[in-house]
Amino acid sequence: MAKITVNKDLASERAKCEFNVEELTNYLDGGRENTARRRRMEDKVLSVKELRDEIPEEYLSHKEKYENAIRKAVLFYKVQKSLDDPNQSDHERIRNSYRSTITSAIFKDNSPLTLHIVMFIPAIIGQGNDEQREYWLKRAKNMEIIGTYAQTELGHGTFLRGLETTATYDPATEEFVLHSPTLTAYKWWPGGLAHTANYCVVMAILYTKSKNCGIQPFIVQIRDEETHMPLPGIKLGEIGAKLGYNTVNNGFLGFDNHRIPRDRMLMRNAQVSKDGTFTAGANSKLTYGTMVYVRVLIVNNMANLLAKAVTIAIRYSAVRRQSKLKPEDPEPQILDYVTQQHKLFIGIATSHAYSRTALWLWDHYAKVTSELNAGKLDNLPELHSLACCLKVLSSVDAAVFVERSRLACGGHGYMLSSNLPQTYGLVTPASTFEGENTVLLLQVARSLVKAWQQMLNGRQLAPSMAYLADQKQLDRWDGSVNGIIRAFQKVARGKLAFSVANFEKYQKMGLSREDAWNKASVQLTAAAESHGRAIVVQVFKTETDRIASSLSPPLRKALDQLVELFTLYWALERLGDLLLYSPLSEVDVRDMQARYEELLEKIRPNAVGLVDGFDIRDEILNSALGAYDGRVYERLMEEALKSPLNAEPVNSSFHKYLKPFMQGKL
Ligand SMILES: CC/C=C\C/C=C\C/C=C\C/C=C\CCCCC(=O)SCCNC(=O)CCNC(=O)[C@H](O)C(C)(C)COP(=O)(O)OP(=O)(O)OC[C@H]1O[C@@H](n2cnc3c(N)ncnc32)[C@H](O)[C@@H]1OP(=O)(O)O
Ligand SMILES: Cc1cc2nc3c(=O)[nH]c(=O)nc-3n(C[C@H](O)[C@H](O)[C@H](O)COP(=O)(O)OP(=O)(O)OC[C@H]3O[C@@H](n4cnc5c(N)ncnc54)[C@H](O)[C@@H]3O)c2cc1C
Repeated sequence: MAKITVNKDLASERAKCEFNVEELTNYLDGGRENTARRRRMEDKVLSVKELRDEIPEEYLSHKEKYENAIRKAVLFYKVQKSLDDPNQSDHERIRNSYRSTITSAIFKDNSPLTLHIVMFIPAIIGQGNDEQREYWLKRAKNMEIIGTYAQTELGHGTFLRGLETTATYDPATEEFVLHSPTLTAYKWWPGGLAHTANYCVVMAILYTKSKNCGIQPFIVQIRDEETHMPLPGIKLGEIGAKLGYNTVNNGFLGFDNHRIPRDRMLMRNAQVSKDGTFTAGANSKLTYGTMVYVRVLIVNNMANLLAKAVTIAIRYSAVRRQSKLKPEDPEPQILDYVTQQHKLFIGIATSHAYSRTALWLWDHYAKVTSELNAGKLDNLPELHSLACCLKVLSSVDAAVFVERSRLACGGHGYMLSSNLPQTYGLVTPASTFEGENTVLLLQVARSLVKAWQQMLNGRQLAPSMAYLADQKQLDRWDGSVNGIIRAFQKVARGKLAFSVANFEKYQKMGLSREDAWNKASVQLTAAAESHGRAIVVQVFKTETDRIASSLSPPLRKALDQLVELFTLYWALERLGDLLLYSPLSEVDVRDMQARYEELLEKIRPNAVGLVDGFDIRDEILNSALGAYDGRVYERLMEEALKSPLNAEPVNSSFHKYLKPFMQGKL
């Protein structure tokens, strides 16, 4: 095997690291065996050479990109399937795969089968009755059928009660008639819908006995299983090129009085009997369960994508030398600039914060789901609120810090060969899909305002909101991490109190409840955001303390530094709030700033070790700037030479256009 020559700056960074990198990787994976299992899976997938691209994806046409993605998706699925442990429950399988980023080695822009796995199958599990699950799950899990989740329409994504697709029950034939009455009723966006899926879960307004019975899920065949032609009454297509997700095959779908049998309505929650009688579910919002599930998964996805971006940027910053710190010294590594550390170390800490929070949320989700299955619905509102607020914060922060990682790489970060632009293309839509972020913050605000009323009525609050009932003043600023967490809670409480007061004031001034809500909504969403910040810092600190207690002192120290950095970063970012709602003085602010700068200095020698600890292989990073060996310039040149324009010394356009133009003949 050829010996890898590692860039000497990266090698000396690795020699400086104060903790054992493998121990960090094991900690992130949840144990040595999990690391070994993940690596075995990566080895196996990467050994299949047909899964690699011969020509970089960016040089393919839109159509070729899709065809290539489908070719790989099928193969990738088969390899993954062969590695499945049949003894694992779905919950364990998903939890154990939280650190797996192998999909990125195969698709720079995601897989056209994503929605089948992430939403179609979960929708059947969550919305189908036992009989429907038995039939459809078997087919879907065996890939006999491929599906997607078709909810959003051209005219409505957020406001689900405004969806226009109708499913009208016809008792004479015991069928539902699916119809798109207008252009804006066309389903628009579902991944895989255009040319991949032959089935989908369609969310439509149910009409039976001439009554609107709200949104219900229907499993609908859209293409012939043999010919893959769209079925009669079905109009299908692709929605076109996008900022990212270009291999996901997002599509549109219209129905022209398309009939499906009665048993195609997924009837776990609500039912329609043969004669058309509608029986509502225990809670109509259970129909939204698939979205809650994906919001929970997104938190983890954001942590992983951020880990990728910051690995690339930190390694590059250790290799890149630029400018002068001292006139007599050689050009320093750009990682020695404290501004560069400020830009990037928070990205490392944030990825840790969300991967811990994501696991915590997943366990909470699993607990509440099993309660729901047993008919206990009490904790559903809190789960919905938590999933909304953590999906929002993780997607916003990931987008900011991925883009910051890209900018921190200067011009080379703009190259697709850095893989940073594509990584941004994968994080930024998460602020929109699965519930647009402002809209979800308003949902969180709604639950907080309710909690506020409950508190005033002396009722017990859900655990994640219990701090709102803490009336005690924060008498003294002690600057500790726990003290700052308490201060964040005070901020959230204070902002909520202020927005509730304004909401009530606007109503007293004569505005309707809805108008008062709209007028107070900037403050309400700010309160919801602060609530989310308080939760993330607290979960990050508590979960790190809980899990890291058995780690070696050097690693424990490095993790504590990340928790402290994350806390101080957000305290400094939100100084205005802290000054308003906590006893913070100017001296305390100066002290925090100094501690933050000291922390950057302490983390500096461990920076490369920290990103090595994410253990993201070169094939997954897919980046000329971020490879383990740091051969940045060689790789940039190698990638440049792959440009099809470099295949010939003179391009034909010279003779066709440039030459005649320069010679005044055109
Ligand atoms: C191979 C794969 C690799 C990796 C994948 C890993 C991870 C995944 C990563 C990426 C994902 C990949 C692809 C993603 C593709 C994205 C797919 C989509 O976008 S699907 C479409 C998603 N659409 C939405 O999210 C729509 C957002 N809108 C809504 O949710 C709702 O309309 C609304 C805004 C909540 C309002 O609904 P509605 O108008 O019906 O509500 P009301 O005002 O009548 O009632 C509010 C009332 O209901 C409660 N509530 C609302 N939602 C829920 C819920 N889900 N659960 C429980 N309760 C809910 C709310 O709290 C109010 O309660 P009240 O205050 O009245 O007690
Ligand atoms: C990459 C990608 C993949 C997707 N995949 C799928 C899929 O597989 N299946 C699927 O069904 N859908 C999918 N979607 C659609 C996605 O779920 C919707 O785009 C999303 O729910 C937002 O809805 P919208 O586009 O209608 O935004 P809008 O609701 O029109 O939002 C536009 C603006 O209006 C504001 N706004 C809207 N309502 C309110 C309100 N009540 N209060 C205050 N402000 C408001 C928003 O904050 C935002 O600023 C996907 C989208 C993307 C980008």
